[in-house]
Amino acid sequence: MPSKPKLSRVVSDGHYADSFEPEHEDEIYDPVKEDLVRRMLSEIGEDPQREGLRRTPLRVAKAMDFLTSGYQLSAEEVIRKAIFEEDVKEMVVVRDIEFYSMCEHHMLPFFGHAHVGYLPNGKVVGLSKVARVVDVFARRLQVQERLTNQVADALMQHLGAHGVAVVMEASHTCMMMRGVQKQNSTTVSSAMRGTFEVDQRTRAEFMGFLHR
Ligand SMILES: Nc1nc2c(ncn2[C@@H]2O[C@H](COP(=O)(O)OP(=O)(O)OP(=O)(O)O)[C@@H](O)[C@H]2O)c(=O)[nH]1
Repeated sequence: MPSKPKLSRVVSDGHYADSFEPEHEDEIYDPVKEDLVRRMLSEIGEDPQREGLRRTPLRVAKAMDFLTSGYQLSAEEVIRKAIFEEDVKEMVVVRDIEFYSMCEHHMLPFFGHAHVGYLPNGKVVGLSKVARVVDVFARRLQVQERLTNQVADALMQHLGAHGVAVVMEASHTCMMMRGVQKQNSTTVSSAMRGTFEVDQRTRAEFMGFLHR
């Protein structure tokens, strides 16, 4: 039985690539996860052996590994790879970073946009790394508020900024597809650190960048 590729094969340099492709129809990716999915399919009254579902356990196992790949990644590693000394004193804002995460209560997706600002302290970070840090924490089982805090804390700690601000706006499918079934409500969460926390004008300037 072919063994599952080690995560080190697909996680490198703090980045995750969904690179595993089975070489033939019957290849097994992760026997434990695939068996769990097969049992779930049976429990909901499906036939895991029917044509359309035969490879579903493998696909779900791969999808779950990707959607939770943030556990294998380190925000510190992502940030440290691309810090540049720059004499920049003004606020840097990366806005509208789309993200997908999964709520830890129902394991259903929530998704939306993150807006991240920081006040540099002699160093700037590669812009793509800000978006990667969002993914490091989004690709885990989460609650939106913790996700927002984790992004802010990681940037504050590893970038050594004067301050960091994170605002996230998301739709929760656990509130849309089931339960209370509200299709149009969105949740906004924020985390303010350093200057953004203590200086109302800095916070207002950041919020101003979010309104177009
Ligand atoms: N604060 C917060 N709550 C969340 C998040 N994602 C899901 N939830 C909520 O977690 C709560 C779990 O409540 P429970 O009563 O234990 O679960 P439930 O019976 O499935 O609740 P309903 O969704 O109201 O049907 C629900 O109110 C969800 O809306 C999140 O990111 N942040």
